[in-house]
Amino acid sequence: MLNSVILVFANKQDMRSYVSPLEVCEGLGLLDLKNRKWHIQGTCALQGDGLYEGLDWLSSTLTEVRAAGYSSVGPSF
Ligand SMILES: Nc1nc2c(ncn2[C@@H]2O[C@H](COP(=O)(O)OP(=O)(O)OP(=O)(O)O)[C@@H](O)[C@H]2O)c(=O)[nH]1
Repeated sequence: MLNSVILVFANKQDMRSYVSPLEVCEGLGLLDLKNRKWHIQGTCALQGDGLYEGLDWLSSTLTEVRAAGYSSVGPSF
């Protein structure tokens, strides 16, 4: 787990009463994570908005972290 990266999808961004990505970050305590890469992606699961963006981050970040010998850390918005 220490070498893992974290991708969070904050869905329902199309809804009027949605919880923003920042609020999800705060609720999950992501801002306190200092030792790993993470990213939160707003999405609309019904339309698929944001899904590819999140997966693109995951793909490029895994490539980057592997190339760096699992030593890259820090958040990504
Ligand atoms: N408008 C909208 N509806 C969504 C979205 N994601 C899920 N839903 C709807 O929310 C309902 C619950 O779906 P789930 O797949 O259980 O989604 P969830 O976010 O885990 O559910 P919650 O427990 O309601 O937070 C279903 O009717 C889905 O169609 C979204 O991004 N936008």
